[in-house]
Amino acid sequence: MSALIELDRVSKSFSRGGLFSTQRVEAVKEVSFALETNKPEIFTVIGESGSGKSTLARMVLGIHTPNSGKVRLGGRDVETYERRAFMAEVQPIFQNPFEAFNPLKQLDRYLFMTAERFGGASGKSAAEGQADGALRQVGLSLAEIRGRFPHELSGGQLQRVAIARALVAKPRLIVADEPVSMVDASLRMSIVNLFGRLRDELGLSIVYITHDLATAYYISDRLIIMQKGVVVEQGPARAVLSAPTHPYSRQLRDAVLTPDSAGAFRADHPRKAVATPGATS
Ligand SMILES: Nc1ncnc2c1ncn2[C@@H]1O[C@H](COP(=O)(O)OP(=O)(O)OP(=O)(O)O)[C@@H](O)[C@H]1O
Repeated sequence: MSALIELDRVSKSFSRGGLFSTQRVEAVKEVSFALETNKPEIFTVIGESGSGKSTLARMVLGIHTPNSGKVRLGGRDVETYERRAFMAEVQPIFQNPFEAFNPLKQLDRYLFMTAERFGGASGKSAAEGQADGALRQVGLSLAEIRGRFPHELSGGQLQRVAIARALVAKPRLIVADEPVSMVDASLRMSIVNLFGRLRDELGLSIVYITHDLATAYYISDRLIIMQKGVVVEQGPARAVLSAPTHPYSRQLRDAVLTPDSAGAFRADHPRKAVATPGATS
């Protein structure tokens, strides 16, 4: 069976600069990984700023086209998908929920539109039913959201609405690019816990892009660590983060850990032990 999503030696570079001094930036270099069909998991891409995480996320989402290599969804090159069919399978969640919604548009409209366009809802009551179902998955309801504008919600609530909007499409894969970095530290864990529930209860796979080692360690099944566009380490999250072998991975671990939370990386039950994501920000 073909993989749910497969990246096959994908590279992406950009030109930077003016007419006389153009510079080529190699944002992602020959990255490969695959998420299996029918094996829901949280696959984390972690790395410092500028390591190529967002560029990689955008290639998975079909927003950027690789300069070389292929991204395949269900064995098929994503470039050959009609956009609507692709979005019904793969949904994004971005960093800043306030930028994800037009401030002048009521939030329920987004959910209804997504339900009709990507989630197969036909008619108002079907769209409302799907919107309510998705909102309930994230701890909200249509009654709470109906008629409300983005500024009437907190950042954490709004990010939940963004996740609900993704769920309305009934995707198989969610690509979440730094979804907790603009959310209050006290709410980050509840968002990543939500990802865990979506994996376990809905069978969703999530590509989780982050620079936050604690949430990555807490929730990931597998991860890759990126530096300067290259994967420097990869494998099961616990194994990689407990005993990093690459100097950059060690640096990353040491840089974000307090002495207390460092102990958690040696604990037998890391998911319970690391409960201090706020310590890393
Ligand atoms: N559209 C673009 N044009 C030019 N350069 C770009 C573009 N997008 C990304 N880059 C460059 O590619 C490199 C990787 O950027 P990218 O945003 O993918 O990294 P990142 O790990 O997501 O960083 P951050 O965590 O800060 O978002 C950086 O050097 C960045 O400046």
